[in-house]
Amino acid sequence: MAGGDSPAETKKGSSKTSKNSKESTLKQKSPAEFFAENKNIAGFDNPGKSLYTTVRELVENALDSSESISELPEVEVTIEEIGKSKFNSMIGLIDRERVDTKLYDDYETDKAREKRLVKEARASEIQAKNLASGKKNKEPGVSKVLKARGEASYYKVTCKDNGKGMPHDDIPNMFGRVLSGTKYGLKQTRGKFGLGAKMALIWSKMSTGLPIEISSSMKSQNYVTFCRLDIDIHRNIPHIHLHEKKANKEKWHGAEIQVVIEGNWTTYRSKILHYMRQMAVITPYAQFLFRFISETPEKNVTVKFTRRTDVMPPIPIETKHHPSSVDLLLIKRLVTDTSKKTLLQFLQNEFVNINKNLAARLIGEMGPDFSPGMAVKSVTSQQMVRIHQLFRQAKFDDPSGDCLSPAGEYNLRLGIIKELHPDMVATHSGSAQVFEGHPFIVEAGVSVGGRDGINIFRFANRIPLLFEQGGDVVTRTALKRINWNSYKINQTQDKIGVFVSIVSTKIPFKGTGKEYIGDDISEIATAVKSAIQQCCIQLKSKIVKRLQAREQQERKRSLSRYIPDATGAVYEVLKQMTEEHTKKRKRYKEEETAMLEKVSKLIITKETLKEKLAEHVEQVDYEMALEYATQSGVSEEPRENIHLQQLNPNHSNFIDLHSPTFVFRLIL
Ligand SMILES: Nc1ncnc2c1ncn2[C@@H]1O[C@H](COP(=O)(O)OP(=O)(O)OP(=O)(O)O)[C@@H](O)[C@H]1O
Repeated sequence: MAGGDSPAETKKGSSKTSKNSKESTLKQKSPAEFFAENKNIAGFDNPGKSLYTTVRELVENALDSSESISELPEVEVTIEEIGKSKFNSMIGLIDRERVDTKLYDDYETDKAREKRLVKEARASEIQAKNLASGKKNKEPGVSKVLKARGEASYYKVTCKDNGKGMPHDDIPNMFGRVLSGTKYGLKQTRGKFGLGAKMALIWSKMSTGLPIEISSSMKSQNYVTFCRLDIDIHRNIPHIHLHEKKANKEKWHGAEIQVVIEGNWTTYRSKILHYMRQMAVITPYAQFLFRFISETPEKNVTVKFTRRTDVMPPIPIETKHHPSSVDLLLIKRLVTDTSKKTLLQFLQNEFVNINKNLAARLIGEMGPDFSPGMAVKSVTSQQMVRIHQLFRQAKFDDPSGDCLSPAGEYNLRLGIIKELHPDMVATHSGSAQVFEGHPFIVEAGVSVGGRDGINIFRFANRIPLLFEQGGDVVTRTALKRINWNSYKINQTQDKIGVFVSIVSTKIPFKGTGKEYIGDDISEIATAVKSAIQQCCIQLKSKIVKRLQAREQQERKRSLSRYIPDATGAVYEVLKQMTEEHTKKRKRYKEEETAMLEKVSKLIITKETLKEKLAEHVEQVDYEMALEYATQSGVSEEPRENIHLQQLNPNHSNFIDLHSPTFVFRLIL
């Protein structure tokens, strides 16, 4: 409560207490205000990071939306740099030249300017010399005039998708009310908090003062909604500038969101591009077009991540709560919201893994105050505590992972090959596990060869995680808990790629920024370790086979290397023996004599010996290779991954047969 007439102030009269009471005046904050003041917890730490987070929030919404209607996603992201003059004209501010130049932070005294110019001249002289003598220059000759403090860079971020679109009337609340969304249910989605898009708007309001613009149309709607709005931070309600319907001549469905924010492309360029690439890796069935439009056209960037497969993972299914995961508040809410009449029906229908029989047994166990037929709405708060206590102690089957939508080994393998071009790759999809009543699935891929060092790629509900690598369960497991040596992989010398994708109805992110999963949940840590190990086991057998093949090649090579020396030595001995034989100094056995005569008649020469020895090495090698091939089964032919576009995309009647390495579509 604000104002001077709070009870605390009126009761106590002394100036000291009145000061204290003023300090402790009760105030309320709206969620929008809270997140505006603590924007770092949602990933809006600074302009650069805010640009990155804005892009990812919009892209993730776009993918959630397309997938929700089983549409192969097509997402276009454009970041357009807006210079100060353009920005000023956008907001109707007239450009103004500096008058009192000394007032500015980047003001340079004449002396400082002179010093800088001398330094720059010297640097370019050195560069010219280096160039003439063929030496490499350290840095291109950019003069280091720093951007003045407070000089902002502005960007217009646009994200267009071919998704579900949004109902006309819901759009203002979806974008103008913090903590409102359609993804609060128990379902695997990229979005969860009902915050991301609003944070982009709050940031735009804080940095440019400009509203957000939304165009949207739902399937078979004959109009496109256009909405321009900002947010009333103090009341946490949308402030609508324009909300209208336009003709939908092109029968478009999807959404296009546009926001103008302060950002920093230079520092976050690589993070944004990495994010897009990794998103393309884990979502190979989507098509992404990313564009950066600079004020200087040479700096423009266009990257198209083409679709690699038409096969989408199954849509995640909304599920019910597992009895072991509910708290007292949730039980109260479920009791209030349920349409079921009796306690028995309530238990049986509002939770997973409680059938009629178990519901009856549970009610029996609750005590004489409870009965199967009692009205669920009559359950008292005290009785809810009893239900909660029993839920925590009773044994229930684990929730199944059927409601989840893992990326699939096929996609993971595709992603790894695309990203790292490794020599070998192994993938593993774990079975569903449970953490606090929520099912989760860990999938992993490990590759050897390709890009340098150990590269770790993390995904949660199919979102790439790029920050806070150090504390993440995947990084820590890969670096500390896998004994790579035991799988014949050298952690320091080999090029290792580790991909781990975790999906769940609830990803236990640290913070709201969706940046990493802590290392403190033993169920997840164990599942991650086991998935990586399973890949390593597969790799080990491949590596061992490859080592054997290499050893064999090595043996052939070293045997061949000694052929000239060996034949030289043998021939020398034979020559001496022949001399002794002709001079009759020594007697030889019959077969030896026959051979020595061949030497003297030049039937056996150094050359023929060499040929025979080479033939022998070849023969031994061939026999060993044959033996190896029979032992190891079919020989490994070099393979190439290709994506075959379907001939007629209009076939709606088909069955997809999945294998970890390919998908076969049977058109009916
Ligand atoms: N491109 C889009 N297409 C369809 N609906 C969208 C789109 N973008 C946002 N929405 C709707 O607006 C709601 C709010 O989006 P917002 O990004 O604020 O939160 P969220 O995605 O639910 O959760 P999170 O904060 O975890 O990202 C979404 O739940 C969704 O219903």
